[in-house]
This record gives sequence, structure tokens and C-alpha cells, in this order.
Amino acid sequence: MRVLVVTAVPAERDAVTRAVGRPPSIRAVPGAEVHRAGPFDVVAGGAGPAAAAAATAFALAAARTPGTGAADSSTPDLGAPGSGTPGSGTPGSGSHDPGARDSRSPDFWSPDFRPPDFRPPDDAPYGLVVSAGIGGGFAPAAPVGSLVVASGIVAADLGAETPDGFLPVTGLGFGRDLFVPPASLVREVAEATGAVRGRVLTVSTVTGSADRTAALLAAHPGAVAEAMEGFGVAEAADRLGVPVLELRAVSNAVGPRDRDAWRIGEALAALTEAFGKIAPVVEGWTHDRLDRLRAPHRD
Ligand SMILES: O=C(O)c1cccc(C(=O)CC[C@H]2O[C@@H](n3cnc4c(=O)[nH]cnc43)[C@H](O)[C@@H]2O)c1
Repeated sequence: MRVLVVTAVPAERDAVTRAVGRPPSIRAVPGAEVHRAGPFDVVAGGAGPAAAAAATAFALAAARTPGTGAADSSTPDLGAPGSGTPGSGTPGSGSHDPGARDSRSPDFWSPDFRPPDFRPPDDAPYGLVVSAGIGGGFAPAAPVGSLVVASGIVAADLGAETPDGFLPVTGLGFGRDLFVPPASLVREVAEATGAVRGRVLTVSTVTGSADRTAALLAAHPGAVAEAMEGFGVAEAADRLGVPVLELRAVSNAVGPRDRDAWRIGEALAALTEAFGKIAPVVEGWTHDRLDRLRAPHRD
């Protein structure tokens, strides 16, 4: 099974592809650059749920575009990382000059542009989408350096502030605030990696105070971590009925802001090790009937 992995930044993307042990092949699709290594197609989609949703949707849609296959010359191979290839940064990480041509996808800004074909080599669509990267861990469940796999992916700050406190978007009578990854896959990934299982919160603002930490834990008692992309990735995957997983390596404790205490290198190394361990797991996994029937609000 081919797996789409969406990270926020290139350092996280490269930590995932490093797990495979040989250089990734790199291709441009509209709005993104896909790094392929082993079963993983990895995209650094940008920080936050909106960028993550957009990158995921583009990558999924590009893989489903009918055409002649992944070898189509309209999707130029951009070479290995570190080769000086332009466009290897995070899409959307800088301001865009609409007058400039995008070297990642040369025809993208042309009025004649048609989406290039980019399908997994077996011509199958992606069987799984993974939101991956570093994250903040809630103590004591998820210490720095540990791994977490989401049993539920929660939009923790999507809703309304009221005089009585925060009202989730579902309390407003629309939207959703939870995606539940397939339980069998969560279990297998946790067993293979030693990851802590629990809800992972998606926030648009990194938590930076004890009060906010306490409020999040009061609202989500089982939360083990927070990050900024999982819910956006899940929203996009869900529209195509593709199962989703979120796997994070804890770089910092959720709490009063202390950037000097972040252990990013340690977390990226843990992420690489984790993807090495889950490669055989995801390749062998099939989305069984029980998982499909599982009630969306049970995790
Ligand atoms: O500066 C670097 O070298 C570097 C390398 C890899 C990643 C980064 C990031 O800043 C990633 C941002 C990404 O990380 C997630 N994250 C990490 N900790 C937290 C947190 O406490 N609360 C929320 N999100 C967190 C998040 O998904 C960001 O998009 C830098």
C-alpha cells in the first residue's frame, strides 16, 4: 500500500524519508513537492491546519488524476535533496509573486496548465494518509523524546468563545471536531514503535501558558499531545474516504513557553526511527470492515 505522509516543514519530511535508507525521488505536483521513499510519498505542506489540508487535498487529487502514470514527463523529477534544486522549501512558506514562474512546477501559472499526472506506480490511489512531525507532549503521558499515535484527532480550538467558556464547533450545530483513525492500525503502530496512544489536539496557536494547558486538559482529559496540522490532514483525507493516522515525536512539553527547552533534533531522530518501524506495518495493513464500521466518535 502506498502512503501519503504530510509534515509541516522540510526538516520533518526529510526525517521521514531518511527512515528508508536511500535518497528519495522528488516530483512536483501542483502546490507541492512529493518526496518518494519506500512506501511513503512525503509532502512538507506548511504549518497549521489550513496549509496541511490544502497540501493533502492537492496531493490526493493529483494521485487520482487519470493519465499515463508516474513516469509522465509533465511531472519533472527534481533530483535528490541537497542537489541545489530550486523549490525544495515548504510550499507557501514565503510570499508569492504571481508574476514569477514557479520552478517547482514550470507550467503551473500558465492559463493552459492541466494538472500533471502523478499516480502511485501500481496505479492505485493512496491507501492511507499520515500527519507526521514533531509535537508538544502533555505531561506526564508524553515526555520529550517519546512518540505519540493519535487514537483521535481533535480540532481543539475550532468553535466559539462564549461568556461561559469555549464552545466547540459541533456545539454551534455544524462541522466536526474529531476524526478517529482506524483502531487496528493505531494499535499496530503503537506496538511497533512504543508510541503512547491518545488524543492529539490540533491547535492554531502553540500553547504557551499553564492556564491554557490546564484548560485544554480539562476539555480533553485523554489528550497526550498537541500539534498544528493533524485535523487539516484528516479533513482532506476524509473527503476521499482515505483513512488517516497521526504520528508525532515529542520535541517539547506543552506548557509555559520555553523555546530553549525544545529538543527538535532528538524528536526528528525519533521520527526517523519510528517510520523505519512502521514501514512494514503500513505495507501489510488493510482497512478492515470493523474499522470502517467503527462509530466516528469512539476511540
Ligand atoms: O527549527 C527547526 O529546525 C525545526 C525543525 C523541525 C520542525 C520545526 C518546527 O517548528 C515544526 C513546527 C511544527 O511542530 C509542531 N509542534 C511542535 N511543538 C508544538 C507544540 O508544542 N504545540 C503545537 N505544535 C507543535 C506543529 O505541528 C508545528 O507545525 C522546526
